[in-house]
Amino acid sequence: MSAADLHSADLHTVALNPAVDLTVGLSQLVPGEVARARSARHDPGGKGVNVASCLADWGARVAIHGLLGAENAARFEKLFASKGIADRMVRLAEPTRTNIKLLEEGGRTTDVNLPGFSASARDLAAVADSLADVGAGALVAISGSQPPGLEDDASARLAGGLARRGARVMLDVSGAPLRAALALPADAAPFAIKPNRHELEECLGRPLAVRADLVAAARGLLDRGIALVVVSLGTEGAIFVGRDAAVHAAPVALSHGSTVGAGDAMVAGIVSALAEGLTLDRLAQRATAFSVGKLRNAGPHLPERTELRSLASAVPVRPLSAWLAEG
Ligand SMILES: O=P(O)(O)OC[C@H]1O[C@](O)(CO)[C@@H](O)[C@@H]1O
Repeated sequence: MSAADLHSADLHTVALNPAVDLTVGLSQLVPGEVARARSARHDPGGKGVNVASCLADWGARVAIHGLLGAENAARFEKLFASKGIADRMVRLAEPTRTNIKLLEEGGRTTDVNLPGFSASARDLAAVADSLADVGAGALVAISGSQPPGLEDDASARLAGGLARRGARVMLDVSGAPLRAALALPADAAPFAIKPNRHELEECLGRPLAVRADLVAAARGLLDRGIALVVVSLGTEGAIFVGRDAAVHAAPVALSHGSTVGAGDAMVAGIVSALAEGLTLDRLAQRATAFSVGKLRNAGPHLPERTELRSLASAVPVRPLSAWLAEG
């Protein structure tokens, strides 16, 4: 594979609040009781870092932007150097947060995500500067929470600026930052979003209990200028709703690894598929394969391309109308 397969698209990710992921292996987590860890590992993480790492594993040339604590940057810098990721992150004096992942035998994971370093409007402006030369033809994934100190619309502002310069933005944020992004005018709207069911319900302020509700909500978002709405449904797969086509992808056999980062791998799959101009069917297969492939590896890493390709070809995809009719 060469980066040329990606139609020489310019790929970028943005991580405003990266994290060192401390994964603690336990036989069972019982709240309120002392737990004895069986293992512990530290990985550079955070959504934008994971997306960049998965894209690089696929063979894409990618640059990462955002904020990073200078004090414990070494783990991240090592990852970027080993995968050829261009490091355009702005350094802050405070360390990057450590998020705790309690992984029980059988794969159930409990996440304890910390707030992160505090950041200022000036720091956000520095990130915007690092993106100033990114415009038409570029694909930019902006993912994850925002650190304390930034306004709720920080990610939306970055996304809006990029969209107005002609970049396609894949936005994977939740809560107030997602609401701010959905309030952007159509010419500044993200190209794609990927909430899960809960994030979409929270953002729209209503339950989406049945399939028809989910599909209606996703279609409603297209009216706001978004071209592709992906709603991930965990073990039920995901729906991919575009302006001209809509499909459901079912998950292939799951393994027992930690689910941490599976959504980020899916975002990387979507971005790589957009860069390569895949059809919606193939995009849905690619996204699902990346997400399932990630479960097989600890840390922000994907399996080999041949394995990903064979996983993708096994992903059942059908028109959304068929999935709806069955529900
Ligand atoms: O930015 P958030 O929402 O706090 O999530 C960060 C966590 O999510 C992950 O990126 C997995 O999606 C972890 O690597 C990280 O600890």
